[in-house]
Amino acid sequence: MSGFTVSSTVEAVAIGNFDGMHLGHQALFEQAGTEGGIVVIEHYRATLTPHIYRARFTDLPVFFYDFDRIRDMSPEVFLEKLRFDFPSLRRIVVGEDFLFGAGRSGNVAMLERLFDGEVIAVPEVKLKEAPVHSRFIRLHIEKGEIETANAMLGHPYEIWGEAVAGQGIGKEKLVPTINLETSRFLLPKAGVYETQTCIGSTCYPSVTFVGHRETTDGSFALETHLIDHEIGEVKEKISIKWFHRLRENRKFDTLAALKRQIEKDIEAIREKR
Ligand SMILES: Cc1cc2nc3c(=O)[nH]c(=O)nc-3n(C[C@H](O)[C@H](O)[C@H](O)COP(=O)(O)O)c2cc1C
Ligand SMILES: Nc1ncnc2c1ncn2[C@@H]1O[C@H](COP(=O)(O)OP(=O)(O)O)[C@@H](O)[C@H]1O
Repeated sequence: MSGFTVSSTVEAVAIGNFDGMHLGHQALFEQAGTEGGIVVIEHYRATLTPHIYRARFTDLPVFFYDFDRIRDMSPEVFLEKLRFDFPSLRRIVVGEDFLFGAGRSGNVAMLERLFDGEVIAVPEVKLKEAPVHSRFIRLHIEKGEIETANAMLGHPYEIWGEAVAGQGIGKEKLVPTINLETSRFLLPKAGVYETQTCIGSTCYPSVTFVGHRETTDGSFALETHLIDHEIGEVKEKISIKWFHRLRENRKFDTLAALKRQIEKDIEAIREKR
């Protein structure tokens, strides 16, 4: 993004890494308004909403600044870049703790000094007493605490992946599953979860297993079974929305015992509907 105006119409930008597009981030987007845009400082380390997946959680246009290209800019030079990229810019929205420029040398006070438009510094958004930040949401997901993660996100945690071939045991001896391959998305703690699986624009209730298949080949798998719904081979990208951790991953003595447990997992989800 250099040499050309990025957007001549955007009047306000919210700036940050925005992994998760959580409640705190949404508070900034609201202040950016309908003529606003989102400037993502892209480190390529986001695992909740990697790269373009951020765009799924906002109606505002999302622009990317590659962190490596801006990391050495002083606060003054960074402001010049914003001015150049967004010539109609009148408002900048950040969180109170926002730091920017080489060595994180700029803060909100400096931003207010350097920018001739309006600066909105949004106070830290909390959920009850807990500050909402990407790193805390990641920790909840890693612990399987999906309800808390979802409450902080303001939407269900969702990952995208490609359907791949499984061992072929599921359909014969257990229940049919779609095996998923994902990269870059953080996976919840191993176990069995109440989920929704979205194929195209339709979402189905589902039960999802993530972890090592201790009972069969021991290999790592992410597989989902659509509840009360039959589907042929899936070729497109699919997504999984996570809601609740039902139980631990376990090693069963027989496939029949695993099947009985999977039927109980499914029943537990059906009862909630
Ligand atoms: C709802 C559900 C729960 C599962 N729970 C376990 C489990 O606790 N332990 C385990 O070893 N495998 C578990 N699995 C994975 C099965 O071992 C796996 O579906 C089976 O190996 C078939 O794999 P395939 O689809 O690649 O053929 C579960 C699968 C599903 C769909
Ligand atoms: N809970 C929050 N409340 C208000 N602003 C926030 C909150 N979390 C992040 N921000 C702001 O959103 C922008 C993006 O922050 P970022 O560092 O990507 O989020 P996080 O702190 O969750 O990792 C920054 O301007 C930051 O100050």
